[in-house]
Amino acid sequence: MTTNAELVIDVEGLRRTYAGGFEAVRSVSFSVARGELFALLGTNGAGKTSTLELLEGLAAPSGGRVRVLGHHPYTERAKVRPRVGVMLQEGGFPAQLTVLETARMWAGCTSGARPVEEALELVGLTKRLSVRVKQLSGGERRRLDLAMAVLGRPEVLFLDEPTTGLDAEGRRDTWELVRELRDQGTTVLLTTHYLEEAEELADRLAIMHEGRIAAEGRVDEVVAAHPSRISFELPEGYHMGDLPPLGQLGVTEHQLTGRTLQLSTSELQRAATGLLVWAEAAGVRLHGLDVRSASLEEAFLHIARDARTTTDTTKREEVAAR
Ligand SMILES: Nc1ncnc2c1ncn2[C@@H]1O[C@H](COP(=O)(O)OP(=O)(O)OP(=O)(O)O)[C@@H](O)[C@H]1O
Repeated sequence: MTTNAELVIDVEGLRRTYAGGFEAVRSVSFSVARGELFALLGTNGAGKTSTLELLEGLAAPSGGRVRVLGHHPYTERAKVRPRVGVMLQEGGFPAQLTVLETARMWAGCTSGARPVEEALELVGLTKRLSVRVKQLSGGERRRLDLAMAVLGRPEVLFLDEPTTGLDAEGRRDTWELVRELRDQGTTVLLTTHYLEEAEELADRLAIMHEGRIAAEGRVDEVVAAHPSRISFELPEGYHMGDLPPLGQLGVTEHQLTGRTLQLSTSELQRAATGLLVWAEAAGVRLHGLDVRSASLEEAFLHIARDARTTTDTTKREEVAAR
């Protein structure tokens, strides 16, 4: 993102507390420039939808600053709404209407709508025009939701789990459409559970956990911040001190749990080679040997694990303080 690019989405210290006091969004900050595709990832209940709803103007934040296209999406909804397309997790269209009737009804409330046939063609629903919504498959409903989100040629597109329920082909088709829209200048913010989806589409992403952003940046930046891992069982009769000096192998952290040793390194080849050469020379087998290069999945799991440990520690400290 260039620093002087127009920030279409700008969020600073955003908070959302539900009735009953639960804080689902805890001081979240990020921004998305015009034409960027930003993915919000996270574990179940991380706060992705709660954040998205604040950007869509469906609820007022409990704290912090939120701007979409330079306006407050809740208090200035009338200025923002005509310029954004929204795909909720559940479209909620009337079950009795056909695909074409739904599209026409939606077009009637959308300013500057593209022809409904064009929108339905974009998502591959042309052959299903006279089918009632209740008879559509889950994947077809997601396609209809997407068609309605892009109907008004929005400048900003909010997509909440756009490919959940789609088969592999449907997912690829959706990716292609979203990419085309982005290439035409649409700013896109999507939430997803699929790391592959974020890797395929996102210019930048944020990983949320328990209401906070735990990592943010381009995919390569997020991955680089989390090391590769090697784990194996210490051979029978061997101790840590029998291994070659781990620092010299480029190992930055190690953890011994029972007999299982886990090493972290940003120099995977050097560490793995050093270890295997040592094992060969010592004539030992490294049972359970597992080598994982840094990836978005590793980064994601690492964040979820780390955050869990921190939460557990905090809970223990709270209990101890009582
Ligand atoms: N209306 C509500 N009242 C109280 N708590 C809520 C409400 N809606 C959501 N929550 C809670 O807020 C937290 C965040 O939920 P949210 O739906 O934003 O997460 P998410 O990251 O979108 O999850 P998922 O990936 O499972 O869809 C969860 O703990 C959820 O139970």
